Amino acid sequence: MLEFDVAQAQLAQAGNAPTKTEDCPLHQAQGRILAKSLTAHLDMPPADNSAMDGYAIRFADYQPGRGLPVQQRCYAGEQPQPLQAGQCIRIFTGSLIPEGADTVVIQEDATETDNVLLIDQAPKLGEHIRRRGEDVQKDSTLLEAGRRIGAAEIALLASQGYAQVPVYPRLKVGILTTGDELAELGTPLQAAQIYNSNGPMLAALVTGLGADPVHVLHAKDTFESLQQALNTLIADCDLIISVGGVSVGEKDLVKPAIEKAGGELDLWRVRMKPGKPVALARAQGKPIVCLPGNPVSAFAVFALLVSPLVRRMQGREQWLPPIEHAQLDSQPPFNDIRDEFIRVRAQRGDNGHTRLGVFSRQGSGVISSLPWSDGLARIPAGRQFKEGDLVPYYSWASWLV
Ligand SMILES: Nc1nc2c(c(=O)[nH]1)N[C@H]1C(S)=C(S)[C@@H](COP(=O)(O)OP(=O)(O)OC[C@H]3O[C@@H](n4cnc5c(N)ncnc54)[C@H](O)[C@@H]3O)O[C@H]1N2
Ligand code: MOO
Repeated sequence: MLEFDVAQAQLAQAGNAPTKTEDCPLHQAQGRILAKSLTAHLDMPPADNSAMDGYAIRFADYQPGRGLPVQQRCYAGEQPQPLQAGQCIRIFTGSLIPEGADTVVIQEDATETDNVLLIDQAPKLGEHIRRRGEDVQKDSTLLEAGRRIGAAEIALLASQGYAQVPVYPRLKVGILTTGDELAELGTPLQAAQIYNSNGPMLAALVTGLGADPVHVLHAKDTFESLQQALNTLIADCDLIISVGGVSVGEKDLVKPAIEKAGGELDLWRVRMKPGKPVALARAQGKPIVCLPGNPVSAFAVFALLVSPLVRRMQGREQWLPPIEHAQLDSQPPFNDIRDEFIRVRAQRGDNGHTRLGVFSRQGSGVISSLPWSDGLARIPAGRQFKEGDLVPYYSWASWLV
């Protein structure tokens, strides 16, 4: 059997980072991967400005009880006059600091009567001023290549005036489900059928990573049906994910169909539960990963083994997300052969550690455990764990994005 971490590393190496880049309008860049490191065009803020609504003064002019005439009222977006000695300028949050002013008095600490300001609270030199370049300095690196763009990155790039950003093309993923027992959604269920849940599930997992599930095909358990679907996927996609039919059953035809399509297939038995049968093939230079058909196995294998490959092929810099350590809320099952990945729900413990509640039914067909869970706890093979022990925790929040 192949060790889990070895399988994960080998799969991540099965595809290459993209070489082509394209420009994308910033407002459509959510989920895309930045293809070049970007630098700041501007100091941010571009000029000293007020962090509060109040009055710009010269600190040296302050004396308790002394009135300062209001020289100008300057709104955000307007150009202030130079501040004259012994006066003040009414300003607002975002207003530029007038030349000669060095301190902002907030309006709650002062009283303005007949255009004269009386300061009620002694100010501190320099307070409530946002300095030019204190956020970002011109020519500094804003974001590194290989970073996934989200709302935070869009905010930073927009503040620098980037209307377009260089990104990698969206990774095209083809999904193939197999099995005669599967009914298409929207059709009535016949005897001995179940609905095809792996197809929509994998499409959603692919979308969640920011890749594009361009085809979600279903093949019957015949060689011809599988081959036809595979040909379409190999022609149109960068990465193909099939699910089901890789075990030892008599109708498990995925392997010969891939071989017929020109692919060489490595069938793995990974030391993990769920998810032992996994296969990796390559046809016309494109990786094909075959996942076990049990829905929870497919979900777990996608998250732990396939998502690093997807991130790498997307051009991301970080393809292995962080693994946390958290405490088990109860004694987990003992497993002496495979590392077991159990569905858990995370809660904050009293001692600063995250505590993991364990779902009561851990079978690899128990789909209801998936929406219940926040991630997977890893129980290494051959060791007995008890309540309170720390174990590696792979949270969906890190591993599905
Ligand atoms: N004799 C043995 N039998 C099995 C072994 C074994 O080692 N020896 N391994 C078991 C394990 S572990 C797994 S996991 C499964 C993997 O089998 P396959 O990848 O060949 O998957 P299938 O047999 O096609 O399906 C398994 C299960 O999942 C359901 N399924 C499949 N596709 C979908 C779908 N798109 N949507 C919903 N449900 C799906 C299918 O109906 C089966 O119930 O093999 C074990 N057997
Ligand atoms: O490997 Mo199977 O995935 O244990 O259910």
